[in-house]
Amino acid sequence: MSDHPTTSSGLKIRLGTRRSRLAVTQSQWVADLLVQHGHEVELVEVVTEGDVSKAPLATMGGAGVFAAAIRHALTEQRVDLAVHSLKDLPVAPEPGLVVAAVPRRADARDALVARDGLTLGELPPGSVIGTGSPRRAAQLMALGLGLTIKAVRGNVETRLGYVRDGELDGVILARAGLDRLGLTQQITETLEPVQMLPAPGQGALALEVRADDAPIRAAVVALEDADARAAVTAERALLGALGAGCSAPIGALAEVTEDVDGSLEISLRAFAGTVDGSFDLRRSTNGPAKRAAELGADLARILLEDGAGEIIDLPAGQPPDPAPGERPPTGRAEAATRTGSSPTVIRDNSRHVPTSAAEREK
Ligand SMILES: NCc1[nH]cc(CCC(=O)O)c1CC(=O)O
Repeated sequence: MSDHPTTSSGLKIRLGTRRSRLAVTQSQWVADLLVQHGHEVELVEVVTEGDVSKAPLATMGGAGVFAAAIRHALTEQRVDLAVHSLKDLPVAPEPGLVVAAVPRRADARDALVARDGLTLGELPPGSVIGTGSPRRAAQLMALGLGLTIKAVRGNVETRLGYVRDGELDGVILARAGLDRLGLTQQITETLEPVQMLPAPGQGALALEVRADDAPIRAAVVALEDADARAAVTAERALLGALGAGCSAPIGALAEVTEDVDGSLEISLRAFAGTVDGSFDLRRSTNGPAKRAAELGADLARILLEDGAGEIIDLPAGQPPDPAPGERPPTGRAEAATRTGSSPTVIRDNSRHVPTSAAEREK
């Protein structure tokens, strides 16, 4: 079966997955790789609150609800390996668990699926675009195309159905998800990062295991991709240093290139903005891949210095006024604190930021 000779005997690995078609497809991709490495893999479906409930994710504690149930199954030893979409995984590490591998990353970009094959620029003003993501809403609105955003939830197939049935003119989805589901041909435009920066970690998977499970760890580490790990480390360090969660209107993309001397370089771009598009900020930095985490933190500091703190909504479920020590030690940390719905004045340009945090879904 395997064309890799194995010196040790293969393991029997129970892989925990959500039951959506995308989750199962991703998990199967990982399972196939492990089988190629001589292991035996059993997929175990874990039902999460986020899969069952139609309530807004914010009321359930954010997109982290998807990860929580699978992490629980891992901790309780019902499964040995969890496959997560990295962008849905909370930045805070889970005690006792470790991301043993980040495999080769798929296309990190977002994609538009619109009626009649239209691109963003071809959609007439007033067109209604479905997304539950504040990050996508913020960047779409910042383009100034006169689009209207409608909050949508549900799995990839459900969202595509709204366009097919004429309820929406288009939806924005992760290209990686569409590719994995074999739906690439439905894409009417792949959005370039200059228009739309993806979510930190988008297109990448996290393979999480129990930290003390040495054999499984050793098996899973074989799937590690150094470029993907460096990129998501930078992107997630940025998110962490901003004190933002995965439902914040923050986009980030790290690209890894090889320097002339063979060393790996990271170029990191980030976006922060309001969901209504009235304020948006883009900044970038670059440096050696070895310093991925510092680069992310550096770029977060630059964004905060330039006013991002004033426009970042706090992650759902967090108290509106964290103790000073809970925020990154940046000059504008206090100014970043906001409550859910009171208008805030942006420090530098005195523009009012409507803060109706309309959409908080993933
Ligand atoms: N928010 C849900 C989610 N989590 C991961 C993906 C796609 C695959 C990926 O980004 O790795 C999606 C769907 C989407 O955003 O369109």
